[in-house]
Amino acid sequence: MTAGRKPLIAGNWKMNLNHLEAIATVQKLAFALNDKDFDRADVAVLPPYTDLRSVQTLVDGDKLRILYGAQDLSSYDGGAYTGEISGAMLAKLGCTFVTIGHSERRQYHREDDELVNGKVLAAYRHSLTPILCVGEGLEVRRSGGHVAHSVAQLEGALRKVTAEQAASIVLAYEPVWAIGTGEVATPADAQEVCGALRSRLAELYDGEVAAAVRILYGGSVKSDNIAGIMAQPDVDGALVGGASLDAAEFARICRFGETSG
Ligand SMILES: O=C(CO)COP(=O)(O)O
Repeated sequence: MTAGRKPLIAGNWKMNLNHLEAIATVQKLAFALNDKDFDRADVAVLPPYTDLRSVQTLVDGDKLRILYGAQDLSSYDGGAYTGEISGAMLAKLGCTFVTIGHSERRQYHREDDELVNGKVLAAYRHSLTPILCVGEGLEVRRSGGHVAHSVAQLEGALRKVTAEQAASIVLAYEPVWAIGTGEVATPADAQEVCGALRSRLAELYDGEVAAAVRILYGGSVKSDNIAGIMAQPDVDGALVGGASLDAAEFARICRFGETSG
């Protein structure tokens, strides 16, 4: 965490919680957090597509300070693409964010850097803020190639992205071996890669862009390990999977593990 960048804690629900459960979870989260918490950190949920309209209605109706977004989008803007969801549709639902290039999409849906790049450009066409995920698997980590791997994914995703666009992106470093495994990277592991991503942004664009971008860590984040992660200078928040499904636990994470807001 570094002064000047507002931390962001985002809950990636993955394929969990239907639209009724979504309403209950967001209501509980809103009840657990106060204005001080929202002044200190941005809080976002990333529900399945089918929940978004319900979340929008609740957030608008109750004027909640919770932000929300989708877990993916199409690289196309509309037309005969069965099963796809466009950036325009997400923008119409009031989404702030869209997750792009999550390792589960790369792994189970064979998304490569070119498609991820197309999705990043699609997000910007519709004024959505990408949460671009990068991170290495266990083999790459064991061979010491984690920094090069993550930086290469960053470069692949940012082709044709302007400096003005890049300044608003959110990056998430998620080492695949730490996702859903209970195996959390050490704060130093998180800082090493997040620092390298920021340095590369400075080379690709300039120091101003690099200083503006929020970089999150993701992988088995819980209320009892968030504080050490947030203490790192180049880590500006967390992308939380499993622990974001429990509103009380997620609220504790949004407070960086501290007991009062
Ligand atoms: O993939 C993640 C968030 O996008 C991390 O998931 P877990 O927090 O369940 O390890």
